[in-house]
Amino acid sequence: MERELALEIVRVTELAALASAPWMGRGDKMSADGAATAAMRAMFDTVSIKGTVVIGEGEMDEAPMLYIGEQVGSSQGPEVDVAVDPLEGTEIVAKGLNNAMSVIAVANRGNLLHAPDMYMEKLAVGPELAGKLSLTDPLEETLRKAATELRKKVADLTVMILDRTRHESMIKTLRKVGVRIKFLSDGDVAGAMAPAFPEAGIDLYVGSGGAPEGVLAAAALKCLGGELQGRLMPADANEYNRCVAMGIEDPYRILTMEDMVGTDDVIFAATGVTPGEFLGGVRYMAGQRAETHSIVMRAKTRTVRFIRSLHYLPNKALLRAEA
Ligand SMILES: O=P(O)(O)OC[C@H]1O[C@](O)(COP(=O)(O)O)[C@@H](O)[C@@H]1O
Repeated sequence: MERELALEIVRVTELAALASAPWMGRGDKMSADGAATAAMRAMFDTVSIKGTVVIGEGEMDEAPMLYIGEQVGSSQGPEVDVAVDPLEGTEIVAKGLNNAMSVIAVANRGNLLHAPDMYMEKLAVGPELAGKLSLTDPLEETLRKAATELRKKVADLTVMILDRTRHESMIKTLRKVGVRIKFLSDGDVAGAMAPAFPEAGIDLYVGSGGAPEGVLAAAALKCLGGELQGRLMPADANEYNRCVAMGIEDPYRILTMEDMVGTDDVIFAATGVTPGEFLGGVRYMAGQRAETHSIVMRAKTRTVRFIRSLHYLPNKALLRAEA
């Protein structure tokens, strides 16, 4: 993929973030998501790719736009897999909380795992711990190893986890071992990426979240030199068979970075909708301007760009795309 594509992709996440931001705190996650999806879909038409959505808003019969298998892009340019989450953290926006983003990963065709819509157990770390830990180890041991590698006391580790009742036993363990815990209300793409940003002050991300979000976070961590290990959690025989039908022969095996993102030719872009661990949210300024904060990066070069943009809203015709 040409490197210029990275800037085209960040335009798409910017527009989706701008479209969903007006819904902050209005208690309507469907409208926030619909606005982001319509804007993202419209903007994709201007991007020079022959894209196939492999992670999207759902199956063809459930989602009118950005469904799995949908073709996106101007039909000129490289054949690529596209993973999207137009609004990662719908509930966050509805409640006006932190860490909602608009997210896209693009890789050469056939290189992104087609993750089924189910939970995935995750262990995500930044560059210092990449290759040093294993999801197969008991959590206590993982924490001890992490502390040793980081030359910290266990009590000085900060671990991020989604605040969910299904994590009760993990939270008990974290408290028993004595680490600091930062709870996420939602938005575990940002959560899993956080350990790769020293300013976020997070050493590890643990716990289960969506499998599609796991692949998006793996794409980001590939660009950041971090690591995510995942294990699908099929809830019943149907979900198990679904994994197999999607080409994952042993649904319980550990998924490595390579399994989820099989190439260095991957671009990741995200724009903050509400403020988060490493990105600011959309801010409205005087003079009908809005400010966005984005990150865009390529695994090939591992260049990480933070882009602050000032948009003049009356000129954003695609913002008014129909949901
Ligand atoms: O809310 P659950 O069922 O624990 O699911 C966790 C998943 O939901 C999210 O918090 C938010 O997902 P949505 O944007 O689809 O609402 C994800 O980041 C996370 O992977």
